Amino acid sequence: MNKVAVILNPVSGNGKVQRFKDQIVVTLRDSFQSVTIYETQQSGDGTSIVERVASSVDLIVVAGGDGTVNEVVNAIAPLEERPAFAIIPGGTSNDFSREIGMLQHPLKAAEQIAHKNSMWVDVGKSDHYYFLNFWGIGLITQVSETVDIGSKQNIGRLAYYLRTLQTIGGENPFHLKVETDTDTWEGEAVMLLVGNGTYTGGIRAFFPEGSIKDGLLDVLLIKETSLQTFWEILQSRVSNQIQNKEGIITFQTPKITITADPEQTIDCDGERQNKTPSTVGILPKHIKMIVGNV
Ligand SMILES: Nc1ncnc2c1ncn2[C@@H]1O[C@H](COP(=O)(O)OP(=O)(O)OP(=O)(O)O)[C@@H](O)[C@H]1O
Repeated sequence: MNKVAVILNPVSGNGKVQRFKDQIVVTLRDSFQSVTIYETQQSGDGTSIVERVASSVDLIVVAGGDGTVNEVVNAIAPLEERPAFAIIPGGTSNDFSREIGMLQHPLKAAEQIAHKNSMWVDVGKSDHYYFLNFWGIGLITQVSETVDIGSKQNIGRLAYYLRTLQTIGGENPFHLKVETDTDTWEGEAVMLLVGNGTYTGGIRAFFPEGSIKDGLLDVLLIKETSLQTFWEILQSRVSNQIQNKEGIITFQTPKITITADPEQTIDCDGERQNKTPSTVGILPKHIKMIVGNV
């Protein structure tokens, strides 16, 4: 692994990684023969940079937040020949970087990347869209729609959950049908989350036992929401015991087909891309990632 392209979003996390740009390059050059840095100017640049450089580099590093990671993964995942991928966390939640054990200080993460420890990880796929952390409909989309920029920057990942708690009571139940190769469930629901990684919005709340290398999706279906139920889910990261809670169904599957009435907006890793119906699957060990302490 010798040639590296760093895709840096200068505005992620209020310019968090931008401040360390020169030191990141110095750190990586100690370990890799060639390191080129590409700064994004606007949404979509991450995709076009990958299209330009993917065939000529061994490793693509995103220095930025979850939005930039998501864009770049969507450009790398469909390729036949995929370069390895790494993350220097620079946003608010930095979900997948936590999943793969990256330290949250940009320079410390660059030092971890210089060690070149790698692991093949699963990637989720919803129709033609790829995700690393989660796919969700219902309450989760109301949450990310209502997290305003101010509170996101001030209190970061906690904003996600505080807003969730505030949203409870205003949820809109919908008719949901989920089908796997072996089972079908149909009924009224307020949220369906399908996880690959275990982090959502910066904390390990919903899928404490998930794995990014088991070739399976973790499904969490909430039939009804009450403050109590939701609090228990957030607590589940301590107890690991959500399976038997009333109003909640959890299971693992490699593939799930989802239909909702009325149709629901889909949130993939914090980005709203499509509406239901949707088929969600897992691509086992699809991307080679440079990891930290896993
Ligand atoms: N130079 C730029 N100026 C303005 N916006 C940019 C620029 N480069 C990229 N963008 C856009 O900035 C958006 C936010 O990026 P990103 O998610 O990395 O940071 P963040 O919002 O601070 O992090 P998080 O998603 O973890 O909260 C992305 O949608 C991206 O397309």
